Amino acid sequence: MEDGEEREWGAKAWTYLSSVRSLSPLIQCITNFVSMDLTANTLLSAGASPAMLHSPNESPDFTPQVNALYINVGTLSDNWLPAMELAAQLASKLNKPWVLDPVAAGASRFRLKACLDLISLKPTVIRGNASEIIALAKASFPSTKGVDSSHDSTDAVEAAKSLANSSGAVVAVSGAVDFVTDGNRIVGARNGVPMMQKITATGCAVTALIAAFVATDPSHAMEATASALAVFGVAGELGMETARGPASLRTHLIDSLHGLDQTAVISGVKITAI
Ligand SMILES: Nc1ncnc2c1ncn2[C@@H]1O[C@H](COP(=O)(O)OP(=O)(O)O)[C@@H](O)[C@H]1O
Ligand SMILES: Cc1ncsc1CCOP(=O)(O)O
Ligand SMILES: [Mg+2]
Repeated sequence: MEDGEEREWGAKAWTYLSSVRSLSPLIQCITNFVSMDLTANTLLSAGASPAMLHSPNESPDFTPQVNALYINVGTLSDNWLPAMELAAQLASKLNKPWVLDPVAAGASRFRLKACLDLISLKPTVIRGNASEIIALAKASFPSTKGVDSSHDSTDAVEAAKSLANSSGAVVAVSGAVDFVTDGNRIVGARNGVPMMQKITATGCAVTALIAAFVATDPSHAMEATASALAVFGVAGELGMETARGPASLRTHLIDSLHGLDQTAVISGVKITAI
């Protein structure tokens, strides 16, 4: 049964990746300085079109043109927050999907409040590590070490469900198993390799990939989110076959994502209902 279910998800994930390649969705990324390069390269290697435009003077012209918006608070500062809020408001008003990465949500009061305020602007998807999702669900500070998780993803499943129910967003928790929930259903993706945690901004990059997948099918955000996480994980697994450490894995992961074929996706994706 599990094999059949995994293959069905594999076929779905392949359809999403193929759509990203053929439609090349334009993704506006308002993201942190650390992640900009890996995020743009991840989107390009998947077939999407990244644009790192964040000025509030540009969003009124630019956000209406994009297929999805990606907001990441990693290197948050006072003047970037209004730019994020404006773009999120525009996306919501225009019915465009937008995806939030709440980096280090529980590290400071400023950051926690910023994330909760952004969540009130109705993101389509929120993807964080376990500590971030727990911090948001409990609205508690201090609750994380920094940008890295001090919890396993399994510790955050109930928090993810609760956040999905309170926000209306699809919520994804990454880790050894990536969990995705709409508050009702839960699926788990068992792809990826532990070394992905040793490359900065892999979480940021996969959240951008989620935005690209969701852009191709906004009414099925949960399926698109699980597929993006699994496809990124499969690229990591293939990249690890020839990598010698985090630096070469970074390169090989991007190459693998670019080269993924139907067989690799259908046989590699390991998504099941929980
Ligand atoms: N132990 C692990 N095994 C396999 N893949 C992992 C593991 N930990 C994280 N990943 C993968 O690494 C990527 C980044 O996840 P994570 O490290 O949880 O996010 P963040 O960088 O935001 O803390 C995701 O694609 C996730 O699936
Ligand atoms: C190290 C760091 N500091 C602020 S943002 C950032 C990158 C975090 O990336 P990720 O959440 O994907 O590990
Ligand atoms: Mg992160």
